[in-house]
Amino acid sequence: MITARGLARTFTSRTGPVEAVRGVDLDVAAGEIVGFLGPNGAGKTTTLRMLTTLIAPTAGEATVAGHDLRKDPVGVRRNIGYVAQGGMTLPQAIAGEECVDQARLYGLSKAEATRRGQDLFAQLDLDGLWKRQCQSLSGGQRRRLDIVMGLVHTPQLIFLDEPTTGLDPQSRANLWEHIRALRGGGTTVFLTTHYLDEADALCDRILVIDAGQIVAEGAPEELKARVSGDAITLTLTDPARSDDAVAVLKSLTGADEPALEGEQLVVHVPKGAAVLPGLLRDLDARGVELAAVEVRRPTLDDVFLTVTGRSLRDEN
Ligand SMILES: Nc1ncnc2c1ncn2[C@@H]1O[C@H](COP(=O)(O)OP(=O)(O)OP(=O)(O)O)[C@@H](O)[C@H]1O
Repeated sequence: MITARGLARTFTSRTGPVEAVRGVDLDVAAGEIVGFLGPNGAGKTTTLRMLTTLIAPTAGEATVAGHDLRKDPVGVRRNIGYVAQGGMTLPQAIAGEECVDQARLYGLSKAEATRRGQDLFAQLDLDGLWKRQCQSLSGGQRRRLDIVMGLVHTPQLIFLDEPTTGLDPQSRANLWEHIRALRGGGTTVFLTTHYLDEADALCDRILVIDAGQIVAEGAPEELKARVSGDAITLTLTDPARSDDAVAVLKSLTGADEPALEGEQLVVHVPKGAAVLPGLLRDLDARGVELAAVEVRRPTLDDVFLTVTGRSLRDEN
């Protein structure tokens, strides 16, 4: 559905050239939900704007939805949907009318546009809101209306730029269900996100972009498997006993060097849950008392930290 090679974009600014995207290769298969994850300014939106023909690449080639980005931008536009970060509905406009107008831009008759719009309203849980002013809709409803607008012409591929930014957790989870349902209906989804949990929960595959280049790629589980093991965190009742605790942690099979992080000791082992019972027994035998213990599976944030040396959360 998408193939891109060496896609790059340099902007000229008063302070000199800005290399926003520096040679990105992408392959997205039909029916996938692919997430583009990266900190602020990493180049996500610029890549999306190139793939949707809104700006021209300075270098590179791409085929999107079967059409060449440079030679046939109109072909690309007819076959994709794009939901921008800020949405595209006017506050005073009537929801249903916005939808019909959008569909008519793609050549649907008024009757077809209304039928398609009403089907999509039903699909995205917007029943009863056809005649409402856009500004009176909740954040989640408005975002779903944006997605309806991106789908009116039945594209094979839809681009969603930060679809859940600004939504409360419940509306985010609800939107995830709708995005999954799009894939169920055969639409390929390419989305950008800052949220690790979103990429993890939603995407079949994730591309991590940093400073204009893809730094990691794979299924969420594959990416997490690249990070060395589970983290065990111990909080001691008496911090003076940390030397004893470190000695026990070092004896765990496959453990890395235990680190003191604030009041807590952290060690990484291949299988945290499996070593925990023995660890607790050994600490007890040495008389080391624990206030708390936690075993944590690696997250995509750990992946980001491993590949870039920085935390995605710090960036945000
Ligand atoms: N029109 C422009 N002129 C100059 N620089 C630009 C322009 N558009 C984007 N940039 C710069 O290019 C870099 C990448 O921006 P981009 O918007 O693609 O990042 P992003 O990953 O989408 O960030 P965010 O998550 O904040 O939306 C940034 O340094 C940005 O300031």
